[in-house]
This record gives sequence, C-alpha cells and structure tokens, in this order.
Amino acid sequence: MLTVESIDVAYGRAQVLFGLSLTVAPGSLTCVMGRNGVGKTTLLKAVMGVLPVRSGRVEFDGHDITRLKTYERVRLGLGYAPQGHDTFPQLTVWENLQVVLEASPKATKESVDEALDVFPALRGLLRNKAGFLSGGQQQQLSMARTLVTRPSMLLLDEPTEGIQPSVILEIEEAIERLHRETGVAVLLVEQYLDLALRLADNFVIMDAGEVVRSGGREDLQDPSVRQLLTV
Ligand SMILES: Nc1ncnc2c1ncn2[C@@H]1O[C@H](COP(=O)(O)OP(=O)(O)OP(=O)(O)O)[C@@H](O)[C@H]1O
Repeated sequence: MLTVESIDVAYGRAQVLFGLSLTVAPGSLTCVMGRNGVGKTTLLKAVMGVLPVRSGRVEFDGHDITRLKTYERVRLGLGYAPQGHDTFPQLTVWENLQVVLEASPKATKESVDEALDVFPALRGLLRNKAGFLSGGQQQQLSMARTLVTRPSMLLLDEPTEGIQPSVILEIEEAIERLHRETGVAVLLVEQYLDLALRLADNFVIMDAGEVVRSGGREDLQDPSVRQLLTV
C-alpha cells in the first residue's frame, strides 16, 4: 500500500535521508525505530509531502504521490499526527474536530463519532479548550482529528513522547484499538522497544538516514536489534 523507493531528503545542503526504502502492507502496523536524529520525523514528513524528496519515489495505493501536495495525499487516505500533537490550543476539543470535518471532503458527522469511539475519554472534554488538556489528552485529540478524515493509513510520530507513564498505556491501547477496529494501516515512529514489541507487526530500524534493519515482531527480540537502539 505504501512504497518508499530510495528517497533522498535534505534540509538545504544538509542531507538527512540517503536512498531510504520501505514498504507498509495494507492494514499492518509498522514501527519505525532508531536513535535520536536518525531521520524518523523527516521520513514521515517526506511521505506526507511536508518536505520535498530530492530523488526517489513514493507510491501510495497504486498512485505515484512523490510530487503531490499534502492535502492531495490526505484525500488519497493518508493521515498524519505530527510529533508534539499540534492541536489548536485556543479551540475547544469539539472545534478542533470540526475544523477537520469542514475541511475534509471525506469527513462526516459519523466519522467524528467513530473517532470519539476510539478515544472515548475525549467525549467528556468536548467543550474544553485543547490548550488546557493534559499532554496525553492532546495526543489523543491529535490522533482523533486525523481519524476524522477516514485515513486508510495513519502516520504517528512518537505519540508517547513526553507523556507520563500512566497515560502511555492508554495511548498504546488506543493505537491498538484503532488499528484492530478500523483496520487502518499504521506507520508508527516509536522509541520504546517494549511498546513496539506489543504493537508492531513489522519494524524498521533507521540509522544515519538509512534503513539498517527490518523484520517481523519476533525479530525485535534479537540482541543485535537492541544494540542498534542503544545510545
Ligand atoms: N528544519 C531542519 N533544518 C535542518 N536540519 C534539520 C531540520 N529538522 C531536522 N533536522 C536535522 O535532521 C536530522 C534528522 O532529524 P529528525 O527529526 O528527522 O530525526 P528523528 O530520528 O526524528 O529524531 P528524534 O527522535 O529526536 O525526533 C537531525 O540531524 C536534525 O538535526
């Protein structure tokens, strides 16, 4: 469903991704792991079209999306919850969802309801301003907002980053539930090996802008994998 073929991505003169390739199968959950600064966020931004690729190709659901605008990729079924959750802090939870409902052709009142079914804790907070929510609640809102567009594939950038341990489990359960119940494919950037071990069907490990290891969940137990993730 998603094929990234040998992409190079740079910030000005600083190249960050070097001929990176990966595939994500329909309905699967693939975890992208690797030390800080290896290019995980850059990869997601390139897939979403937030950053241009210098060379290589990105294909989604049979479409060559390499040069498409971000909104066109969203229309094709890609959803993106960026690092640091990125909600509108002055708007209420309901208004945050409504923005997407108004802006996305595929969004309907039912898709808002379905998103809230995945994150039921948000139902009691609909009138609260997003800026006053806890980090964990904002993260849930960010993921719910993305679900409103009815994606067939969701890119999640470190949803557990900076979240207190008691809430991490809640977020993990929500990702598991949304993956299982909606069948959406997930490309998840995640630092916690334990969480990846519980959630991932497949994984890739990046180092210095390249994929250096990939495999199925069972391969994550391998000591050489742990070594690639240790600072
Ligand atoms: N806007 C930018 N301009 C220049 N360099 C950048 C920019 N954003 C990121 N970089 C650099 O690109 C490299 C990869 O960054 P990226 O955020 O993709 O890594 P990451 O693996 O997601 O790291 P982390 O786990 O810390 O989020 C880093 O060396 C970073 O300093």
